[in-house]
Amino acid sequence: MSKDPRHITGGPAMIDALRKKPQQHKYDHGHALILSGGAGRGGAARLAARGALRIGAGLVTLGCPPAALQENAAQLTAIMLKRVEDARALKEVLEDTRLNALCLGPALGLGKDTRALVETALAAGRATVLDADALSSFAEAPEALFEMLHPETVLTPHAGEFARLFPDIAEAPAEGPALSRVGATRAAAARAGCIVLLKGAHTVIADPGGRCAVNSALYDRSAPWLATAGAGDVLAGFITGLLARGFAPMQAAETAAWLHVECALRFGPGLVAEDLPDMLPQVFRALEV
Ligand SMILES: NC(=O)C1=CN([C@@H]2O[C@H](COP(=O)(O)OP(=O)(O)OC[C@H]3O[C@@H](n4cnc5c(N)ncnc54)[C@H](O)[C@@H]3O)[C@@H](O)[C@H]2O)[C@@H](O)CC1
Ligand SMILES: Nc1ncnc2c1ncn2[C@@H]1O[C@H](COP(=O)(O)OP(=O)(O)O)[C@@H](O)[C@H]1O
Repeated sequence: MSKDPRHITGGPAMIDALRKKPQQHKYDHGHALILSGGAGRGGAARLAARGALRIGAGLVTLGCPPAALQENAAQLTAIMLKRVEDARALKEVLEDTRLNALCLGPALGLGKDTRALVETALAAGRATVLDADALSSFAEAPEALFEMLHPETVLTPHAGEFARLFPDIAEAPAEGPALSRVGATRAAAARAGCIVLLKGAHTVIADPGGRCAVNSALYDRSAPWLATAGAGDVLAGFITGLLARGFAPMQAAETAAWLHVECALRFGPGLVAEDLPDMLPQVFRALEV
């Protein structure tokens, strides 16, 4: 295991991986499914879905309970919509093997229904991002989640969610300096058996084998306007979109975290979450993606 984490700096390999090849069609870029909460709670999933589409997933579908279909239909155009009322319905939807990347958590709701959706999603073995309520729903029994996780999963907790899943690891380091966050994230990834991305001004990403990278939004990359509701939902969508495109989980998490800050820096003060996906075209143009 290497001791020092890498610092994510963008660079030619990352930019090259983001390019689309001229002969490819939309299914070559993958189909992401983002699950949404019920009526009046769809905003977070829509932010994630827009992030997934802007970062280049070929198709993005938002799955929601029947009561939320009308609201979401009124808000979505390029993003498709599917009725997914419970875990059984999700299992049926996932019979379409072209759905290759999943995102569960943003405003999905807390409790057993979300736990059942997570169980079904993980059993399907697709690349999966678990965020927000998909993490907090396991606060009472994180081991039940750890038993289901597979290496194609990316967990994206903020410090509060991290402490719910990994209370013993979080106790000292979560609020501490960057190096403590590195140790905590590495320990969490080893326990979870998948990628863990601990969000913050210093975002730390680790895999179970000890590989670790830090994406800094401090000093010359300071992006304090990212501390705004929904910014994390967009990040979850960015990662999901890259997973749909076939990026490996660690690569997807690192690339998404770096682009997330690039979008914030390019927008500047006044940023709200909706602005992040819509900055990607400018960021891509500047990088010559
Ligand atoms: N537009 C929308 O519809 C939005 C919906 N959201 C949803 O709202 C629900 C609640 O999410 P929250 O994250 O607000 O609430 P949570 O209740 O999950 O976590 C927030 C709590 O954790 C603590 N905490 C400790 N460290 C923290 C850190 N670094 N960052 C954030 N909180 C930290 C806070 O003090 C707070 O008490 C989720 O379902 C989420 O997906 C949010 O994502 C915001 C945007
Ligand atoms: N002070 C900060 N500087 C840079 N980035 C930040 C800062 N605060 C939060 N972020 C980033 O903003 C996002 C917030 O995500 P999260 O806490 O999940 O919010 P939400 O649930 O409202 O989407 C994360 O990507 C985090 O890294």
